[in-house]
Amino acid sequence: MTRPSAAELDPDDLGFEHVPETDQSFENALAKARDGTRLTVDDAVELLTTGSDAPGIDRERKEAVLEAADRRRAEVVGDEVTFVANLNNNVTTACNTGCLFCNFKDTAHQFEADYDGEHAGFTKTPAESRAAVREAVERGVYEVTSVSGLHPAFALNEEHHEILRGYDDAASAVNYKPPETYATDPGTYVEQMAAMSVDGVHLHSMTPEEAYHARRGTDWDYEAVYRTLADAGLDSAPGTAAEILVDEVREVICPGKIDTRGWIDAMEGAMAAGLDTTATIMYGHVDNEMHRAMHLKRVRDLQDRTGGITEFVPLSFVHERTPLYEHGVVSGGASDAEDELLIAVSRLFLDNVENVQTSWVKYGDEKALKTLSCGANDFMGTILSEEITKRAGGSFGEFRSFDDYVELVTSVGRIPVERSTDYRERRRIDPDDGPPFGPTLGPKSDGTPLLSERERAERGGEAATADD
Ligand SMILES: C[S@@+](CC[C@H](N)C(=O)[O-])C[C@H]1O[C@@H](n2cnc3c(N)ncnc32)[C@H](O)[C@@H]1O
Ligand SMILES: Nc1c(NC[C@H](O)[C@H](O)[C@H](O)CO)[nH]c(=O)[nH]c1=O
Ligand SMILES: N[C@@H](Cc1ccc(O)cc1)C(=O)O
Ligand code: SF4
Repeated sequence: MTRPSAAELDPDDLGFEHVPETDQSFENALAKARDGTRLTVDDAVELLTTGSDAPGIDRERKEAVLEAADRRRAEVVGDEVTFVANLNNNVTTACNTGCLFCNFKDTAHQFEADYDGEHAGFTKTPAESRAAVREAVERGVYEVTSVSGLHPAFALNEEHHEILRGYDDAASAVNYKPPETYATDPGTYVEQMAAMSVDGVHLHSMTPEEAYHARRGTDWDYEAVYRTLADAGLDSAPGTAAEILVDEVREVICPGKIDTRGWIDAMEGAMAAGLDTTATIMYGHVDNEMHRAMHLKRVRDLQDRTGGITEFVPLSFVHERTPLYEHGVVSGGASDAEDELLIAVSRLFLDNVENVQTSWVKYGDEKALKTLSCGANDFMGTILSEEITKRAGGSFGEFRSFDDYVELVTSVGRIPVERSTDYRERRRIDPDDGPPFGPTLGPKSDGTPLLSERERAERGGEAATADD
């Protein structure tokens, strides 16, 4: 397959078949949204565009959509705003998949033992992962989220290594090079899962794309792969790598990734193996409102079949340091109005997914708070470490403390609630009871000391500048 590079794409003619045109009227779609009738793709397009053909959003119509979504949120989940005490522990940035929206990755040849240049990427051994997780668990973290580059030396287990080693020209045939090629061996996926399973912490890991990597070159099905991972300690899977679930968009922004069918198969496999999942959309690049609406339909259909999606997470494209932006394929990300409408229409369209998450990492606190009155009810997690958005040029930080959460959530008149990953366990926080309101967590847990704000102040702040 020849993949177009960002430099070869013509931003004015991406040749999309799917465009935001409908036979529906905005008023009709809004009426259905208000009375709770299941929305069609065309309805969603009307709501996302506010019915206008020309680029630009009608302010009054937008407010009507946001209001309908806010009302629906109150009916479905009430006034609680949830968040989870979690740690992001990403294992490696080595990746040759080449997604044009991503600056998290570093091409894998730089990680080879005989490479003499410098690079800013990292690979953690299972022991290093375990140490980072242990430190966070000792502080009271409930969940570890781990998403990684598709390191060519990663295999599911030893049996998978044997199969991959058996290929002629394994590097190009199955994106595999043996661990001894690299300065640091990431171990197997099974070893990483086992290493991160410290004292019953909830392990949220293995996106559909990672699951594909964990079975490449074999005839194993996704369910079997996820069962093996679950036996090693995996508890739920993040539905990232969804990007936009329309192949004509994937061919432009992530031609090296699995296609829409592959993503859905992997998610079904995870759920068949008994795991909960989340689902995401990564929007605001070359996609249009028809693509966003089609994506929502595919997620809703998947949830109708499985029921295992605990939350929907809109991820607004962070453009600054990405190939798509640097090569002029896009001129920026989504506008504030688009962000608000995407959250609202997700709430209205996904009548079978209870929780809609807002990302303070992508939106910043101010906009994220606003989205809590446009349909969102979950405010993500403490994460303690962030590389994906930061490397793409985002600047909203990598940590929210319990104190921050309580202050932010109460400032908009809502109730802060610490949750488990599956939302079944909840702890309402009374602002009159603290501080402290929960575990005292602090950045960073990627090997450097994890300190609370208080401890950092006591140490004179010198640890606060430690960088990776
Ligand atoms: C960086 S990947 C890591 C896991 C794995 N390599 C994969 O692709 O599934 C996780 C997700 O981060 C999101 N992401 C990456 N770059 C982004 C950007 N510039 N803006 C917003 N989201 C981004 C994408 O949705 C992607 O699927
Ligand atoms: N939205 C972002 C997330 N969301 C994941 C949550 O933090 C949590 O793991 C999930 O809700 C399961 O409990 N994570 C990021 O790193 N960045 C985001 O923008
Ligand atoms: N890692 C993703 C966010 C994410 C992680 C896990 C999820 O379940 C959902 C979203 C990002 O920062 O872009
Ligand atoms: S999004 Fe994931 S698969 Fe794509 S380049 Fe980035 S790390 Fe690799």
